[in-house]
Amino acid sequence: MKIAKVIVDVPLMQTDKPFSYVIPSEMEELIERGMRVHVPFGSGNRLVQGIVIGFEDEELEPSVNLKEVSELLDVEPVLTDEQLWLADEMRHSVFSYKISCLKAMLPNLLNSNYDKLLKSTDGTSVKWSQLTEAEKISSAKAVRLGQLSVEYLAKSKENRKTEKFLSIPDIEKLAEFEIEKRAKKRLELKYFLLRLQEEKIAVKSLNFSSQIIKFFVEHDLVKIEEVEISRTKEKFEAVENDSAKILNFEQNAAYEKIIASSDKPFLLEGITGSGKTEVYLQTIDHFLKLGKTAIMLVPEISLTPQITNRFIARFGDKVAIMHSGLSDGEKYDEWRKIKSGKAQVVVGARSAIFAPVENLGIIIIDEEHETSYKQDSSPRYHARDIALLRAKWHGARLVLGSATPSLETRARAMRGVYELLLLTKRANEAAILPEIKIIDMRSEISDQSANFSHSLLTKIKEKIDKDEQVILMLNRRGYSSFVMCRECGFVVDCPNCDISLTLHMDTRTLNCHYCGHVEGIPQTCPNCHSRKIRYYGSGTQKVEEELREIMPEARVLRMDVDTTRTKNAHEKILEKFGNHEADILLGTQMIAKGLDFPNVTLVGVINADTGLNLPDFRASERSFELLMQVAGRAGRADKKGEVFIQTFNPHHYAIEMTKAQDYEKFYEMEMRFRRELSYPPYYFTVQVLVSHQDEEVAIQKSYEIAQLLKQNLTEKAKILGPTARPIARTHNLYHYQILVKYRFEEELESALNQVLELTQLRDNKNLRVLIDSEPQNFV
Ligand SMILES: Nc1ncnc2c1ncn2[C@@H]1O[C@H](COP(=O)(O)OP(=O)(O)OP(=O)(O)O)[C@@H](O)[C@H]1O
Ligand SMILES: [Zn+2]
Repeated sequence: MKIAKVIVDVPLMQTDKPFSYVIPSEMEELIERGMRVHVPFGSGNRLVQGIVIGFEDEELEPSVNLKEVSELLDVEPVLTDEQLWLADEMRHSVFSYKISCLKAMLPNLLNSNYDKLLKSTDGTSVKWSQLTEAEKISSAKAVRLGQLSVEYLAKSKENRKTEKFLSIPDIEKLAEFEIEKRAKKRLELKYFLLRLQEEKIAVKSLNFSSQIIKFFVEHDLVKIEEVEISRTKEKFEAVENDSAKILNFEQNAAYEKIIASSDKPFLLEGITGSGKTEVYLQTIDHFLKLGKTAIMLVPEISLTPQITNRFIARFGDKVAIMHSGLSDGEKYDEWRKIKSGKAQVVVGARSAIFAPVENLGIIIIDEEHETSYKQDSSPRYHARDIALLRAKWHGARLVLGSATPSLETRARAMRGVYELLLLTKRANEAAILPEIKIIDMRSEISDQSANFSHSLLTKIKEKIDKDEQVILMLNRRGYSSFVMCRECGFVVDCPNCDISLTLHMDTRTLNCHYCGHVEGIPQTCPNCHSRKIRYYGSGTQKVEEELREIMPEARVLRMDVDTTRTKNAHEKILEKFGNHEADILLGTQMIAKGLDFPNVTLVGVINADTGLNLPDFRASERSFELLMQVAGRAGRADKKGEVFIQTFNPHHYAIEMTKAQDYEKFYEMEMRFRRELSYPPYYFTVQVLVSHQDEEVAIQKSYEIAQLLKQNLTEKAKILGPTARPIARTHNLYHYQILVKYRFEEELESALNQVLELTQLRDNKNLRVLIDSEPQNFV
């Protein structure tokens, strides 16, 4: 009897293994590894979705009563052998269930059941759900033979983008059709249609009301057809083509090395504006010409439309774009484009590393130090680790690029695990690195403004007078504006979390950034009833207001979470700025990355300090990377750039090394600290986060877990904690954390699995335990 091994979509420790199901005989020829099925599960035989990962031929004892696969959901595998292998490999480091790993590789739409459209070569199509069982089987065979193609249909209309097209079935009939002279508009449409040569006309391009058009439809003069269109099409059409630049000496050396060998991953370390992107484009082009495919990862892509556009300009519709800003339907469109082989270059954020490309030639991770490459919910994978696995499977190149590589990556390059390629000069010959000035805010007592030093204001004015542009960054990490009573000092906190609520002026509400709680702004202090309740902090909104007051003539664009909530808002703001419709772009960290505006000659950092003192051993590294990144936005073309950094800690080494623009020196100093304190890259880290509604229980259980780890690990492992998280309570849960620092611990994986098993015990039902390997976020 043929048995299917199925991973069911029930993410629990007990179900984290393949279950056996008998394959009904009519399904035998059709079922394949990597297909989704519906199977009965548990005592109630509830139907759940599962993924077939393999088969077995078993002689079953008559006493064994296996259940049967109920339904096959796919006609072709949706997961490749490589992806099934990846899921197994990933599990060793991400401590997630296999089903969570597998689901991370599928577009959301496929995590539920959707209808399919079978298309034949003559253009006719039929819906899968309308076929009889026998027809399904014969159609599936036809798909196998290439006689039919499959398209997955989104269930609801919102998930597909369609457009109405008008066509004229019989032009003679239309010409002869009599329309009364009084119906002027109808006559107009008639002659308009007769004049047109096109076969299909987009209805929305017509300048006639739907009422008028309806008349023509009712008389069978025209036909209206709804056609699914690619959502990214318009975007592609808007981008102008662009051709390769002649690489400079350093770029060319890097290019040659990358295409020559796949022995080791490469670290392409190039200062801001050194032309890393041009090297990416040309190496990708090389592999495309060999008939291979490429994955290009960028951090949170929606924030960097400039980069995506450069890829579209170079590779046109060979590009598929995947990022979190897309709707489920759009993601699914791009997935299909890749799966069918229509797209050969995938440009995307973290999850694009799972893109179902075949024949992969090269993977590039731009700004490899960015924390957004680590997923902070289950499965907690790092895109870099997945990239290493995929590159191994395909024998593909892996290039990690950055101006300020993470310490982990740079240390690997120093040990020869990666090959280091350096770009030390700006690509644009006229451009030199900007000059950086540190402004000590302790000695700046500005009567004019709370946020701006006198020197920064003067400089902004000077630039605007010269018709040049300015980028201002407000570092909001670990920082927000809040409401406080001046009488008693009361701060409005979230009822569910140990954190003050953030003021949102656009909606006039107080919001919790952790759990989403929203409330109105109080008129009087909830504590002492005084009316002296005031807004504090300098969110971007406040800084913007301040700027408008001091410099009413300056045109300011603000870019932060509030102004970019709507779709394509980023693009629009950046486009306006690029067209010089504003003088100043004021924003949060999101303006630090990747922007390439030749007319920007001044970058101002309003508050360099907020990220420096966070309880996180990477606080200095993060601050340094961010400051170097944002500084790199100035003077990228022929005009000299200047950078003003306002700080209360002018002698902090992260600030001093930024001023010197010396990554090398920063790396050396930071490595020394990391060694002294036994942190990465000298040690690996795993964090166990224990949460419970009852603080007592959270404490007690975290001590139990720490004990369990101590028993299972060697003495060389360092176990820190349990300690309360810096924000000890969120979502009404108390959090305690344990950090394990280690170098080689053979028993670690099994010890951590034991920890996970603890949560499966009946009396631990409300206990939540998260395991995070190489955690990136400690606050
Ligand atoms: N070989 C070249 N010749 C002429 N111009 C080039 C060359 N390579 C890159 N450029 C131009 O130099 C500018 C900076 O290049 P690019 O954006 O690729 O640098 P980058 O290192 O990726 O930048 P960053 O990391 O700062 O975002 C761009 O305007 C680009 O078009
Ligand atoms: Zn909250």
